[in-house]
Amino acid sequence: AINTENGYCVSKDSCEETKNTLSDKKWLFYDVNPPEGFNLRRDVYMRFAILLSNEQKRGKLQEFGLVLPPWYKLYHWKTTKKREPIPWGNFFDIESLKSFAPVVELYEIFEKSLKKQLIIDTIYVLQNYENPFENDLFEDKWEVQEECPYVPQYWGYGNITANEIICVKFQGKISMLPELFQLHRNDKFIMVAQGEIPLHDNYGDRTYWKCRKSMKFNKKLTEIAFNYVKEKLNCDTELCKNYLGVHWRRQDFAKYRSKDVPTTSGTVKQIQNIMQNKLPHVQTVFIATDASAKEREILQNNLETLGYNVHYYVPNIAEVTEFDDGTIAILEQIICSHAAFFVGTHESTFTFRIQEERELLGFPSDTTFNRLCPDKGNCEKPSRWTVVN
Ligand SMILES: C[C@@H]1O[C@H](OP(=O)(O)OP(=O)(O)OC[C@H]2O[C@@H](n3cnc4c(=O)[nH]c(N)nc43)[C@H](O)[C@@H]2O)[C@@H](O)[C@H](O)[C@@H]1O
Repeated sequence: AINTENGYCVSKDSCEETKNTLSDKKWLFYDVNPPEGFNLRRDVYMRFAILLSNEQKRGKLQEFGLVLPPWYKLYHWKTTKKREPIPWGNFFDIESLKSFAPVVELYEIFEKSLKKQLIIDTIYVLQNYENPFENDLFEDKWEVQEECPYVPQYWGYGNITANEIICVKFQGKISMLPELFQLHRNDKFIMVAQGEIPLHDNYGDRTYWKCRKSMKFNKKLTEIAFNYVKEKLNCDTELCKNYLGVHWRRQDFAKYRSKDVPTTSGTVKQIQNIMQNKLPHVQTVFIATDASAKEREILQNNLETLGYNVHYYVPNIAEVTEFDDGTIAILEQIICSHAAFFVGTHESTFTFRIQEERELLGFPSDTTFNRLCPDKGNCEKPSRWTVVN
């Protein structure tokens, strides 16, 4: 059984291994529209993981594994020096992900097959319908398109190609995707591009939370964040009582969503208000933010003048070279997750993921579903997506 010709294995042992791990397997790849950020991508992962887990429970798509799309040139990660594809293991606990769905890192596919080239059988490129409410009705539907001007990026890998690319207008639940796969039943390597288009079947149900719970950050990041909480914020438990956590989203939100987010002086007033009313015995504020250095300084000076201790996560010299933008953002999220009270930014997925984490930790929902309001105008309360066990 030694077969080097097809490149799958070079020794008896690895042939055996291949038989077990690869030859009977089929792989589902997916990709997301390039401008989407890290935290929306985490939600897209959940849709695919839940799809596969649900189908397999029903005896369908049994041979399939889900390939984790590497993090490559994310739009918001401007100072990330390493422009190579980053595997999921750098951020997440892979064993924990595997406890929910049969996932594999892309590099493992190459290791397992011992192939230098990977040919995807079919890429289904999803596209939105121009009018989602045709005939005044939002219907679940899909339709193959004749033209398909799509150029795949393959997460920066130069050695992946595809046999066929099919564009499909798609609208509705992700559980409809396997209908597309019936177009080529014998494919072993299938990819879905623009994977953010299909929606959750049941957002916020028990399965959603089970999957969300399995999306743990890796031990290293959890430890670094926890040491910070202990040393800088003086808290030694998961549910801290002694600091406020703020997610102050700026950049594109400050520019294009001024109706939804406060100015810097508005932010100062609201933080003061929360401290006085919700945490009267607390002096410490931790702020997660993508604000410029100038904005951070102004906010900090103003809050310090009012007598508060203000903390941002400032990486030390060793960390500056080692950590990419994604790592620092995750550390800030973990720190906000443990705060006595949390206030976030309207409709930011970065904020949503912190809220979910706090639900899983068991904080009362009142301390979690809070937002910074615009200086003037409407300030609707955030939706409460509470944990379902
Ligand atoms: C309007 C949309 O907003 C969506 O952003 P939104 O949901 O906030 O959240 P994300 O999808 O994560 O994208 C925002 C990215 O900006 C950085 N960022 C945001 N807030 C912080 C913070 O507090 N600390 C640090 N260190 N980094 C932060 C981080 O890299 C994060 O992944 C975008 O995904 C879409 O592309 C689009 O721009």
